[in-house]
Order: sequence, then C-alpha cells, then structure tokens
Amino acid sequence: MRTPLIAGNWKMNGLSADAVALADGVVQRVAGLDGIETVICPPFVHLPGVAGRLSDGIHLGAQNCADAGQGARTGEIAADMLADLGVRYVILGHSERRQFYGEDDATIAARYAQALGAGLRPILCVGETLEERDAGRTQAVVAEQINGVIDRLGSDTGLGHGVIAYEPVWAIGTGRTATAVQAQGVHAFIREILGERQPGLADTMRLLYGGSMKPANAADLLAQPDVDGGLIGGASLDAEDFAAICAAAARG
Ligand SMILES: O=C[C@H](O)COP(=O)(O)O
Repeated sequence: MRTPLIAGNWKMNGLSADAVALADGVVQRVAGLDGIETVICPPFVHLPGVAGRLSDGIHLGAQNCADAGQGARTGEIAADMLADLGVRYVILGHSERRQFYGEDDATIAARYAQALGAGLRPILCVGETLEERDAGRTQAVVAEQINGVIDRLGSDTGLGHGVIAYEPVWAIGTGRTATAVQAQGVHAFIREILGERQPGLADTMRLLYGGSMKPANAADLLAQPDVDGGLIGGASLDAEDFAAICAAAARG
C-alpha cells in the first residue's frame, strides 16, 4: 500500500510574508485530511519561515541540493543544511534545472547521493519534451534519465527511499495535461524499469505525476493504479486549489 503524496513546488515565487501566508492557508485546509502525505517546497530563503508553520503530515521540501558536501561551492546549499532546517524531501532533476542550468544525469545523481546521505527523500523528476514525445522517444528518454541516476549511485544504495515524479515537459505550466491514460502508461513503464533495476522498490516506490495538475483533473489522474500522487507547480500557489488536489488524493 503506497500512501499518496502531494508535493507543492512553489518554484521561484513569493516574498517572505507571502510564503508564510500561503503555508498557513495550506495547513488550515489540509491538516484534517487522513491517509495522505503533503509536502510544500518553498524557495530556499523561505524554508525557515515556513518550517515553523507546518503541522503533522505536512512536510517541508526543498527544490534542489548541492552535488557535494559543505565547502567551496558558492551559491549552493548542502543537503545536511536542509536536513538541519527540518527539510524532509528534496526535488532533484526538475526539467527547469536541466533546461536553464544545464544539470545532467551525472550532477543529478551526485545530488541524489548527497540527499540520501543527509537522510532526505529525493523526488527525482523525469520526463520528455514535446519533440521527444512526437518522435516516439518518451520511454527511451525516461529510461535513460532513471538509469543514468541508478548507474551512478551504484547498487548498494540505489534509489533508496526516494520518489520519482514523471513530468512531461510539454505539460509543465502550459495548461496542457497528459491524459490519465498517457500518465498511467509512463508510470507503468517506470515500474517496469524499477522491476528490472531495483526489484525491491518496484511495488513500494511512489510515482508522482506533474504537469498542469489542477483540482479539475486531479481525481482522474490520481485514480490511475500507478499514479501515487502529484508534483504540483502553479496550483500549489493557491491554498484552496492545492488543498482540493490533496482532498482528491485522500478520497482516491
Ligand atoms: O514541479 C512542478 C511541475 O513543474 C508542474 O508545474 P505545473 O503544475 O505548473 O504545470
């Protein structure tokens, strides 16, 4: 039995007062929901402010962590610094990091290893561009992204207690969502990869869908057998919308 997980990725939005108000709005609406886990991932600078507002079952997440331990890495944040603030989850390999900051499988794997080492739960993002989907390369791209991390982590640790988020790049912030059937197809494929590479995790690892998930389409997506939750961008900036998605996950 996989507990549904709904994670809100606030991306680079909000000043400190906005972050606290949004966290309060989420806690107020989500705290009573049973049977789901909720994570909110504010920008780094808002982590301490938001940490003090959360209640049981609502965890703190970060949007990245460094690919090395503390030291000479200007502008980076080490995984143990995040753990020290009460962060439990960390998003890694988001397509915006891959696209705008050139993060590749090697750096993502190094970040993943750092996160596991600090006791954080990585949320590894994978997904194809529209061009890749149109060229029939969705499975190849997703497999390459997952295997690229597993190969570098080595068999001792593997993906550990992480989570995978399937986020088709063409659905992120575009209002264009993968259909429930498309999402389920890729999630089932990811489970096949896990079955081959990390058999112990194939049934237990949670697979999130991300890409224009909203209250209107959440129930349909979350009803799919291999969709165990969502990684929510735009809709996580509205406490009511985010709570409605959490409620759909709790009902499903
Ligand atoms: O991390 C979240 C994803 O990028 C999805 O963003 P979105 O819900 O705004 O499409």
